[in-house]
This record gives sequence, structure tokens and C-alpha cells, in this order.
Amino acid sequence: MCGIVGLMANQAVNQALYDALTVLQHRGQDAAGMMTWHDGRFLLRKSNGLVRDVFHSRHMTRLKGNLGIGHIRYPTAGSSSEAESQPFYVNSPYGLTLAHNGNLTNSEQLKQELYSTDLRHINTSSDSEVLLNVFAHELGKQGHTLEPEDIFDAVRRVHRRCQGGYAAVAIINGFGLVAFRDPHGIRPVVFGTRETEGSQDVMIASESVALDVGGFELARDLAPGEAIFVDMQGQIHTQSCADRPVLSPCIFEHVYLARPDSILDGAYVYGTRMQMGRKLGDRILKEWPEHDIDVVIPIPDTSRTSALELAQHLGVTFREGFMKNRYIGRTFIMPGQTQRKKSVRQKLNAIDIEFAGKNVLLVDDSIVRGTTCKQIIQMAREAGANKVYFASAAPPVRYPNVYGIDMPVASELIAHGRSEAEVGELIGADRIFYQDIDDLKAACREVNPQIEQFDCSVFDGQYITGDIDDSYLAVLEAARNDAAKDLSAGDHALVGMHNQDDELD
Ligand SMILES: O=P(O)(O)OC[C@H]1O[C@H](OP(=O)(O)OP(=O)(O)O)[C@H](O)[C@@H]1O
Ligand SMILES: NC(=O)CC[C@H](N)C(=O)O
Ligand SMILES: [Mg+2]
Repeated sequence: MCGIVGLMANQAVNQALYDALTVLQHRGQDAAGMMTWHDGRFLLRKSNGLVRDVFHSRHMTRLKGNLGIGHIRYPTAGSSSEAESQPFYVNSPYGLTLAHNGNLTNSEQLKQELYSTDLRHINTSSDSEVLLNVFAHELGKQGHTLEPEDIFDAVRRVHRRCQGGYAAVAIINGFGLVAFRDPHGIRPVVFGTRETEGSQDVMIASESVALDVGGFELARDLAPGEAIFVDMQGQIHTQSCADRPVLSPCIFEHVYLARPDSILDGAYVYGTRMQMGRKLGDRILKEWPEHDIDVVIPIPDTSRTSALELAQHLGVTFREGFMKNRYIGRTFIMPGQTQRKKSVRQKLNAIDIEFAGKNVLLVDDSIVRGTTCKQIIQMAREAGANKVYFASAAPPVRYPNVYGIDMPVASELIAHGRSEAEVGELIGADRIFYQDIDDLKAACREVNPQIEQFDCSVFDGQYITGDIDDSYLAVLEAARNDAAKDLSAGDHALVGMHNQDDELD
């Protein structure tokens, strides 16, 4: 779940891309990058860090042009080194740059094909560099002139070759801005326009909040398998490029990943989270009609929307019992377990008077590794709570994710191979409540009934692309468990086009 953005405008795009990346920051905190196009040349700045740390005014001044793409990264493949930050670039055909959200599940096989058949070299362990090269190879088959049809044909062949989750934006030097979404629509991507004098600017982004901040009106989501091409005159062309597209968006976007003020596939995330709160309330009332909960307390930030609705549904007081340090990022998407563990205490602090002598129901959006809830329950007890109950607005997370969320190892998931009650015991809760999976799907569908199915693989182990088996998961686990990631910090040397770094100032 990285964040991507692309912009074709009638004025310089650097500031608008920066603003869009800033509001997409919740999708990745490891690296950020921007590539603009000016006068037939690409200009790049990318590095590890948050948006505000990566782009200084000296970089912004250099990122000239009315066309550009941007990326914020949360690594799910390869290492977290600067060399694997995005956008990526290849010079042939035409000159191409691409930014990707998601994860390819056949990138190893593609990498071999690219080398032996397409005669292309991949210089990092990033699947996004693979995706760019597959697109480049397919685009290169089209000949000298490039009509929208040719671009769509190339995307069609990308869909035939690539498996997994991918939403991508790209610039083709001299031709325009392109974006495409995988045939299951696993990762989100929307586009919208902003009227300018006699013309329009077009923005493509992971979430609609990026459009809001730039004053763009949301047109719609890209359909699964669809591609959009914005030519140099700002004209929009779209086409479905998949043989059998089936919308199956990742339900975890609604649980945790996306911002609540985003609209994804026609569903307000705020609305789906409220419904999750109601459904969870129903379950608690059904399982425990005589409950003795005195107060409902959310674990900020993401669970707030569901927790408030849950409290109202139960008819129990809602109180903010934990204060969040606004300068600490999201802990779940931090790269290592040591850092995640340490950050919970730095991030959240209890307000004793909300706990003293009370039976509290703590609500979180999800329990993944159990890092947060274990510490929070302990903090609630230290603050004097009588009983500590715990509710998760999502079902137990039991299976790895392979489509762009860094949860590659089953054994690192606290609910893997455990019953709900066993998790409750392990985290030290007096009682635990999980959302039912059908209720979670219903919560999202009630907001947009047109979404017929979701990718719920982290909850049910059913992988929508049909290519994931135990041996795939075993290889993934060996490569991406926490210890292995520590060892592969990665090589920072960038090969390719000039990336402005601080030493050159
Ligand atoms: O069981 P765990 O492995 O701890 O993961 C789950 C927790 O991590 C996330 O919070 P995070 O701090 O990332 O972000 P938030 O501030 O948006 O809630 C999520 O909202 C849960 O609180
Ligand atoms: N979270 C993502 O979307 C990651 C994109 C890509 N797989 C990377 O690791 O850079
Ligand atoms: Mg949280």
C-alpha cells in the first residue's frame, strides 16, 4: 500500500504533487519520490524519509514541468533502500517512468523472462522495476507512432503477463500520462479533473483525498483492468484492457489502510468504518446481552470512527482515554518489530481518570501482530481499569498478504493458528470480540452494494488471483520475515538517471 499520484496540468505540477503526496503519507513512510517532465527531459528526486524530509525547496525548484508523477513507499518487496524508492525510469522505448502501488506475485518468473527473452536487465530486487520493464517491453512493440490504442494494447499485454495487485502511474516521454489498475482492482486508483482557463488539469491518485487537496473533482475510480491515458493536450482516453475483469478490492483498505475521508470504489471509507462499528456492536449485544461495559475507548487513530459508532449502538459512553503524539507515524507500517514495539509507548499515553475503577472496552480497527493491543491493555491496567475488554472492528488476521501489504509471514500474525479466545488470553484481555467476516463484507457492501466481492485473503486465506500456494508462501516467508529484512538493508547506490541528492547542492 504505497501511494501514487500523477498530474498533467497547465502550470507547474511540483507543489500540487507534493501536497498530494503529503495527504497520501499514511500509505507509506519509508521513502518518497517525484519525477517531473520538462522540455523533453525527466527530473527526479527520490530518497528515504517522509515527504517533508525528502523534498526541500532546492529540490522543488529543480522539479520543473507541467507533468509529473509521485510516490510514497511502504516496501513489500526487495529492500527498503533508496535504490528501490520510486518512481523508476527506463530509457527505452521513448523514455518511461513509473510508480507502483501493490505487489506482483510472479515477479521472479517475469524477471527471468525479461532477461532471457526480452533482453532487459533488472538492477534491483523491486517488483516495481519489473512491472515498468514489462510495460516498456510491451510498449516497444508498437512502432514509432503511438496512438491511445497502442498504449491500451500494451497495457492489455501487461495484464496477461503480470499477476498480483498493481495500480500504476507512468509518463511516456513526449506522449503523456498513463495509469492502469490490475484486472481484480485489488489496489485503488481514482482520477479527477480541475477546470482551468479554457482547459482542464487531470490528476490520478491512490485515494480521492489527494484530489480534494488539489481542488480536483473526483471523476471516478479506474475500473479493474482499465487504463487511462492523458495526452499532451490534456485529453482523457480510457479503455478496459483486461480479458475478464472482476472488481475484488482489498477489504483491508477499508479496515485500516485508507484515510476515512477517501472514497474508494464508490464507498466512503468513513461510512464503511461506521458500519463496522455497528455490526461489531450487534455481535457484542448478541454474545453478551448483559454486558457490564462502562466505557468505550478507541485506540487512535484509525479505530476512532468505528469505536464511536459502536459505543452509540451499545448505548455506552465513548471517551478518548488515549492521547496520541501527533509527531509519531503509523506503527504498523514501520519496517521492523523493535521499532514498532517501541513506538506504541511513544505514540499513545493513557488518561488515568478514564480508566480508574472502570470496565473498559478498548476498540481497535484490527489486531495484526498484536504489538499495539498487548501494550495498550497493560497501559489500561496500569491506569487503574477494573476489567479490560478488547474489540477488533476486523476479523482475526490469520493469513499473509501478497498484494501490497507487508504481512508476509503467517507465524508473525498473532491470530494465525489460534482461536479468538486464545488471542484474548495472549494479549491479556478479560474478554475479546472480533468482527465476523460476513459482517465486515456486509458493512462495506451496505455503503456500495455494487461491489460484489472483496479480496479478504488476510482473513480467509483465499487469494483472489488463484496463483498462491503453500510453496509460494514458504518462499515469501523465508525472504521477508523480520530477521531476513534486517539483513537485507540494501544497497543505496542508484543506477540510472540523475537523482538530485543533497551532496550536489
Ligand atoms: O496488531 P498490530 O501489529 O499492532 O497492528 C494493528 C495496529 O496497527 C495499526 O495502527 P497504526 O499505529 O499503524 O496506525 P493508526 O494511528 O492509523 O491507528 C492499526 O490501527 C492497529 O492499531
Ligand atoms: N506497498 C506497495 O505498494 C509497495 C510497492 C512495491 N511492491 C515496493 O515494494 O516498492
Ligand atoms: Mg492503530
